[in-house]
Parts: sequence; C-alpha cells; structure tokens
Amino acid sequence: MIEPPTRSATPQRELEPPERHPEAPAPGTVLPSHYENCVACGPSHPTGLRLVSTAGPEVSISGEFTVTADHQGAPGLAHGGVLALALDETLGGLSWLLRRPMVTGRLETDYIRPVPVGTTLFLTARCLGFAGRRMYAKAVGRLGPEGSVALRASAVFVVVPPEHFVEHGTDMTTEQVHDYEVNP
Ligand SMILES: CCCCCCCCCC(=O)SCCNC(=O)CCNC(=O)[C@H](O)C(C)(C)COP(=O)(O)OP(=O)(O)OC[C@H]1O[C@@H](n2cnc3c(N)ncnc32)[C@H](O)[C@@H]1OP(=O)(O)O
Repeated sequence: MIEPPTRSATPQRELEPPERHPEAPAPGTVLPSHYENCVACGPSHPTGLRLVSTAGPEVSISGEFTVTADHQGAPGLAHGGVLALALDETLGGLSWLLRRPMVTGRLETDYIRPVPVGTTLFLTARCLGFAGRRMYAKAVGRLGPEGSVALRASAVFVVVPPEHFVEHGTDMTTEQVHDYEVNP
C-alpha cells in the first residue's frame, strides 16, 4: 500500500515556523506530570519511566529518565518500545510550549546504540513547524548529558480539540482538559 505523503515525518512543503506561546513555561521550568498514572511521566505508575521534562529555549523540551529492570527487552537492555515511549513523551511535551493539544500521528525511530539498564537517558525534542494541523518535530536521546547519541526520532503530531481526550478517554471532563491545557 502506498501511504499518503502527508503521513511522512519528513515535511513535504515549507513549514509555518513554530511560535512559543506567550504563557509557555519559562526555559528551565520543570514540567509537572500531565497525568499521575501516565506510563511515561506519572509518579503513581508502579513501573513507568517517571520521565521528567523541562522546558527548553524556543520550542524545545528536554527529558530524562533512568532505565530500570522494569524496562528491559533483552536481559540488561532497554526494550525498543520503551525507548519509543520516552521519545513520544518528550516530543509530546512540546504541546505545553505551543499550548495546542495534539496527539502522535507518526513516530519514526532510529535505534543507534543499545541502552543498558542503569543508564540515565537524556532526551531533547524540538518543533520544526506546522503544516495545517500537522506539527513536525525531531528528538534525540543520549547516554548522558553530553554522551553518545543512542536514539533519533522524527514525528508528526496532529492538533486535536481538547474534546478528543474526553470523547476517546475515560474519567476526564472537558473542563478538566481545559484546566490541564492552561495549567499543565
Ligand atoms: C489530556 C492530554 C494528554 C496528552 C498525552 C500526551 C501523550 C504523548 C502523545 C501520545 O502518545 S498521543 C497517543 C497516541 N496517538 C493517538 O492515539 C492518535 C490516534 N489517532 C487519531 O486519533 C486520529 O487518527 C488523528 C487525530 C491523528 C487524526 O484524525 P483526524 O480525523 O482528526 O484527522 P484527519 O484524518 O482529518 O487528518 C488531519 C491532518 O493530519 C494528517 N494525519 C492524520 N493522521 C496522521 C498520521 N497518523 N500521521 C501523520 N499525519 C496524519 C492528515 O494527513 C491531515 O493532513 P492535511 O490536513 O494536511 O490533509
């Protein structure tokens, strides 16, 4: 099957530049978990990543988490799906700086180096820009703050109305989504 070109994580036309929202958290601000049971950032999830994201300059985010035995695929090594989760969460954090709710449409991941249990992975994501409702972004994961690149990702997120989470999820009212949108 030939996929539509608009699905590619490589922009097919010039993008509208991203604009950091005037009320976006200042660079250096640690972003609170968006949901306590989130498998990526939730403090109440028993085996989640507990990934902590920090607002960066312009429209960028950094994130960090430590790989534990709960995140293994091969013995002693992080599972690739778990690493994609960490990239997805860090990329998703860009919505706080843009103040536009969005969901992952496509996530292309390059696995460059194995990531051992005990590693603290340092991730960064930056927004490239928009084509209509599509937001294009890239992310990198390093083994240490200035360490080797272990992961690279390109993604397309699709802007959705806040009601998306009420209609398709559970236990969330439109009011809560709006609160969450302005008070992450
Ligand atoms: C309360 C907040 C919580 C935040 C949590 C953040 C967690 C981290 C991020 C995630 O993991 S989100 C969860 C994983 N993602 C999903 O569950 C998304 C599931 N898919 C959908 O809900 C819909 O398919 C989607 C909203 C993505 C698109 O459906 P729509 O009917 O709204 O859009 P439409 O099909 O009209 O397409 C709109 C544009 O997006 C493009 N598009 C749609 N699906 C795409 C896709 N999959 N990949 C790339 N582009 C896509 C599409 O080509 C089109 O481009 P154009 O406007 O230029 O023509």
